[in-house]
Amino acid sequence: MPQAPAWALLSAPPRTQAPAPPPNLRSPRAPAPPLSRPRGSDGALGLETCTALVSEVISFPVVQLHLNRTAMRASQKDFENAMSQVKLLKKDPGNEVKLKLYALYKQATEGPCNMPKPGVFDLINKAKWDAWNALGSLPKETARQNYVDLVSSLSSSLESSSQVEPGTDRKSTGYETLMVTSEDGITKIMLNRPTKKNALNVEMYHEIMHALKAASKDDSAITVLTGNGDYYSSGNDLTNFTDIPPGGVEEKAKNGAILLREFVGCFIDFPKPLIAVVNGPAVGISVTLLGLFDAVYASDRATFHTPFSHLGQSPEGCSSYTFPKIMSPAKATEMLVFGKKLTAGEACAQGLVTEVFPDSTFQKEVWTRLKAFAKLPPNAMRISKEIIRNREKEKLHAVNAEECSVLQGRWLSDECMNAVVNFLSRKSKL
Ligand SMILES: CCCCC/C=C/C(=O)SCCNC(=O)CCNC(=O)[C@H](O)C(C)(C)COP(=O)(O)OP(=O)(O)OC[C@H]1O[C@@H](n2cnc3c(N)ncnc32)[C@H](O)[C@@H]1OP(=O)(O)O
Repeated sequence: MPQAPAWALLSAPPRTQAPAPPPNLRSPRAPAPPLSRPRGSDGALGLETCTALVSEVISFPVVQLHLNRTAMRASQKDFENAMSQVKLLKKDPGNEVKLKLYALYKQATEGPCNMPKPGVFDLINKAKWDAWNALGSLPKETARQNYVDLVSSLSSSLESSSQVEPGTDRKSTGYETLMVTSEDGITKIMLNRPTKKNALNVEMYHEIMHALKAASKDDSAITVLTGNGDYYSSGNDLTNFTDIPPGGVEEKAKNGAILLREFVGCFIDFPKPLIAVVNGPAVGISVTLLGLFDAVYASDRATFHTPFSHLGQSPEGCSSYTFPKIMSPAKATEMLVFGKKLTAGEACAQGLVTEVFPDSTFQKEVWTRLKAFAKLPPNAMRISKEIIRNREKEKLHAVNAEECSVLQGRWLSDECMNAVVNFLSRKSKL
């Protein structure tokens, strides 16, 4: 009888309880929220409370001044519309979303988190601080755009009484872990767990598959994957290992391998140009998958790290095949076996990244380029991709199957168990 891995004995840390603005939240540039706010019977922040908070912040003179100064920017109007739309939502979007809205609003209007970290027992303020702080140095313009995208997705998924701005074909769905929008011929799938560095939990794996399948059928010409906040993605969510089914750890490992195979298969088979916009550090599976993208644009803040040996694991995402082809077997070994972390410049020199941009102009430059690509004849792009990919498809599926089977075994190993336990008990980070 195999022994249960140590990680099976750990349970995921409890989720932070319903956030609500507490008495001592003070920002040097924003108004102090009231001493207490009404909470629902489930402890959740009320929607009114959420919009009231937003309104208070907006009504503060310094913020208004800031808004006036930037009023000439094209997206400022969208931002203001989005702030109004929040107040029109008919359904409460939930605490997680409200925290995201709060964080994006603060980042868009004040820039990086400038408040002292609240104490550990100050749960609500800590949740807000964490959400804002997780956005790192995300530029104000990007935060504003993300805020607009999030509100747009809420407006459709939560039946807002307001209309989406006419003249665009923007659309969204009610994903929990993603923001998906479609505009200017581009479907953008944004990983949206910034407080967890966009780690991929089981729900996110399923939602990405769903979003890719939808994007393959929609009328956009190209599809983009990117991350919200300061990370592109920290890879597999290590708390995935804590939820053990009745069949025990073997069943857990088997289910993981099935999920991974299906997930990677969606990238192998994706029919349209698929582009990664790597906005920050990338770890694990978010790096390996890049070998299956058609172009990879990276901020110079991004890093590329596949610490599989450190984690007692082995390569996936077809990287055992794509990486040696892309960058030579020796360079692939440095990354996949020895866990060497590459800078964006190094990853570009090795061929994993198509082009690197300064972080300050990254979003602007990349999206300008992508919009131009999206105007090209979509069928021609699709057919050209098909010719390139078809030659490799069978091989890639075979590699994927083999990698998943090897990983299934690794997940039951002591080496993997210890690495996961160490992370979950906060003894180690990458
Ligand atoms: C079923 C399919 C399986 C596919 C196989 C895939 C394999 C892989 O992807 S292997 C790579 C796995 N990833 C990691 O090992 C990364 C682990 N994370 C870290 O080492 C660090 O969090 C960091 C270096 C990514 C960032 O460090 P730092 O800037 O100090 O930020 P925090 O550690 O405080 O992170 C904030 C928050 O996010 C949580 N978190 C981040 N990454 C993950 C993750 N991969 N899994 C689970 N949780 C993650 C972190 O725990 C913090 O949470 P709170 O403590 O609740 O604030």
